[in-house]
Amino acid sequence: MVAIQIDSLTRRFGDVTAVDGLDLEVRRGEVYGFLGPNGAGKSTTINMLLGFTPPTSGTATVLGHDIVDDSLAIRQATGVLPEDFGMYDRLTARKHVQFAIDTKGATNDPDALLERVGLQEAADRKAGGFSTGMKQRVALAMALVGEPELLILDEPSSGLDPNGAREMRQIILEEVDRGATVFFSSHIMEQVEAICDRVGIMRDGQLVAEDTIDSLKDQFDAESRLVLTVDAVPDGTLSSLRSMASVSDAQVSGHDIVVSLRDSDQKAAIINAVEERGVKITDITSKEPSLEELFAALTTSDSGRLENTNSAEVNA
Ligand SMILES: Nc1ncnc2c1ncn2[C@@H]1O[C@H](COP(=O)(O)OP(=O)(O)OP(=O)(O)O)[C@@H](O)[C@H]1O
Repeated sequence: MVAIQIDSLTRRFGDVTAVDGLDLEVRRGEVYGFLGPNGAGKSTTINMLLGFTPPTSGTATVLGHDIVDDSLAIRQATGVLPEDFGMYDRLTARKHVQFAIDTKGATNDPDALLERVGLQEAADRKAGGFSTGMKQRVALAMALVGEPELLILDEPSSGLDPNGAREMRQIILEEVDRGATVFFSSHIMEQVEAICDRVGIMRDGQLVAEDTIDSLKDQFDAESRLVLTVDAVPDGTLSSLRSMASVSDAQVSGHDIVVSLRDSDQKAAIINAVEERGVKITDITSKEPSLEELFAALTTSDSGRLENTNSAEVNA
């Protein structure tokens, strides 16, 4: 069952190709994280899906509706949190939500929705005085109206404080539990890692990677790291580690030897090799690469492989 089906979708703005022959499929019931650096084409894609921006070529359907011929039906069936959400300064938070309820012909209680997004106290205040995060919460309450089958959220956590971001995550998971599909763009990798079933990574209008986070890490030879805290590092230790086939790099950082592994099953052999040099190991930790590193590798390097270990981060 498919919630979003995108085929060869392209959008040009003059000389700029914002979205370039995109093929993508979002299954019903999944949380799909749509990632990419600034200008990669995420918002343009979302705007095309919602009928706000017509495609230059290609096709797409959302919940079975064509994005060009049937965009009204898409917006009716979808909960949308757009990137630039314009609010009416003189209307209260409750009036905004009531407006969304009336537009959709839904029967939600606006106060219950405002309570869900943590804005019950501000229900009667005019939106003109709201902070960015408060506006974002109103927009989310509006997106939740009518228990939509699909939520399309463009940067849902932008402007939210850490508590707000956690609450947003919680709400997304609750929505998925009731059967909704969630398609959202984000720059916050922790958030993505915590809730996404699959991610798609955009770069220059094209999808450069798509899979579960675990599979992406495997596919791109993501290295895991072994951190050995030691009493001292005798001469030659690093070069002997670097000569091992399973090791791609070894560095010293303070009292740590940080070993990047090509083969994460070889940790014991590395520990033995260090101990054989008479080194006393006082602590051992291992660290899998983060989505953040994977993202950086896919969107900044030419090779699409992970770059060197960041020893400062290992020590943190
Ligand atoms: N209305 C427009 N007119 C001209 N160029 C545009 C327009 N909208 C987007 N672009 C260009 O298309 C490219 C993709 O922009 P888009 O906003 O889709 O990226 P994004 O991935 O959403 O970025 P961000 O993470 O910064 O929101 C950029 O080069 C942008 O300047």
